[in-house]
Amino acid sequence: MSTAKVIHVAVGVILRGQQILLALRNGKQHQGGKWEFPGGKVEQGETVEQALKRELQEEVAIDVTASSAFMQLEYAYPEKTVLLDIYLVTGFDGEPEGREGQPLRWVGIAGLGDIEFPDANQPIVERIQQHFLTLKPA
Ligand SMILES: Nc1nc2c([nH]c(=O)n2[C@H]2C[C@H](O)[C@@H](COP(=O)(O)OP(=O)(O)OP(=O)(O)O)O2)c(=O)[nH]1
Ligand SMILES: [Mg+2]
Repeated sequence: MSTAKVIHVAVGVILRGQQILLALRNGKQHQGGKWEFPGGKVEQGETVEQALKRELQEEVAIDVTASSAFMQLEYAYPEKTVLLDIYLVTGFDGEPEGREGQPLRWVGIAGLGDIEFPDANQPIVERIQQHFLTLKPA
């Protein structure tokens, strides 16, 4: 059994209207070739929100102005265990661009189920769809 420590990751579910921003992880990265919610590792001395702001500036060139904690999820990949700290990003300044050359796309909430995400992400997709697509009968 591994005793390696859990990698804490700040993850942004970036909303614009009914769409969510995804970025393609490059083939050389862990879980490469899959679409992700932009984000990255929380560094020592940083709060998760600070990490989120820094990572989204570094990766997709936006300045987060409004965010809220959404869910946390620990997932053990064979090679490492991650703690995904997921935030809804409901306000930002700037037009997103892939700062690291990565393709970006906006996907409607209903379409998230058709996207190939890292293995850890299934519960995130379900929770987003539950949160935003719950039918409200008259
Ligand atoms: N950003 C992000 N990471 C995810 C998602 N799902 C998932 O399993 N991960 C995993 C993949 C990685 O092992 C880890 C995030 O690491 P990362 O590669 O984004 O870290 P980073 O931006 O700090 O990059 P680096 O400096 O280490 O290259 O979390 C997701 O939706 N978004
Ligand atoms: Mg990253």
